[in-house]
Amino acid sequence: MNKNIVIVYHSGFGHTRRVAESVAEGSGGTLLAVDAEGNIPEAGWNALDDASAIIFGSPTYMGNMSWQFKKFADASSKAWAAQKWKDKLAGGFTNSASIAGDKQTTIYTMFTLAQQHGMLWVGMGMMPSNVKASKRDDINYLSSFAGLATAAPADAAPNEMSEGDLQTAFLFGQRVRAAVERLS
Ligand SMILES: Cc1cc2nc3c(=O)[nH]c(=O)nc-3n(C[C@H](O)[C@H](O)[C@H](O)COP(=O)(O)O)c2cc1C
Repeated sequence: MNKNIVIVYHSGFGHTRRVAESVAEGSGGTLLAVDAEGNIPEAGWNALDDASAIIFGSPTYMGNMSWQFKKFADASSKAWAAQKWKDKLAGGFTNSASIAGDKQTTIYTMFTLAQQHGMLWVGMGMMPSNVKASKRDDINYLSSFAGLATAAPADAAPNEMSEGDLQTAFLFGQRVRAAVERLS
């Protein structure tokens, strides 16, 4: 069985790209960027069709995935028609400025996309960091379960993102890798 993992993501300003890089590091997966026009190269579609797991990544803009990522999602209907992604593993992540910021809507939109394709969803499987002693750089400080959620303050550059969030992204990537290994 092919054990390739592809992380397909859009990032307008580089923050979600940084998260995607950590997910790729943890999973040993390949990054595939959705460009500013919402497109991926033809070879990217082949890589997705060949993957055993696809991890979706998008910033949260106005309470949902970016239009570029949605354009990619709609274009994946071609793969859906041929059931090319059925039974692949799937997971998702989003970054936004606010701690909440309606990120969950983005994650659930990715979950729905995965279910339309008949994919098997891998959630976080991590305990929350939600006690008085919790610190911003704890693992899973944003305490998301359905998918990876990270936050970068609106005035922070990509290189100022929380190390804890990036480590959480790394661990999420490792979790998807472990799931691929278990199924193969
Ligand atoms: C058009 C637009 C809409 C946004 N909407 C939200 C939002 O709904 N919730 C939120 O927390 N942040 C929102 N933000 C902030 C971005 O999510 C944040 O800057 C994020 O880090 C951008 O990721 P990127 O650098 O990968 O594009 C928005 C930013 C833009 C440009």
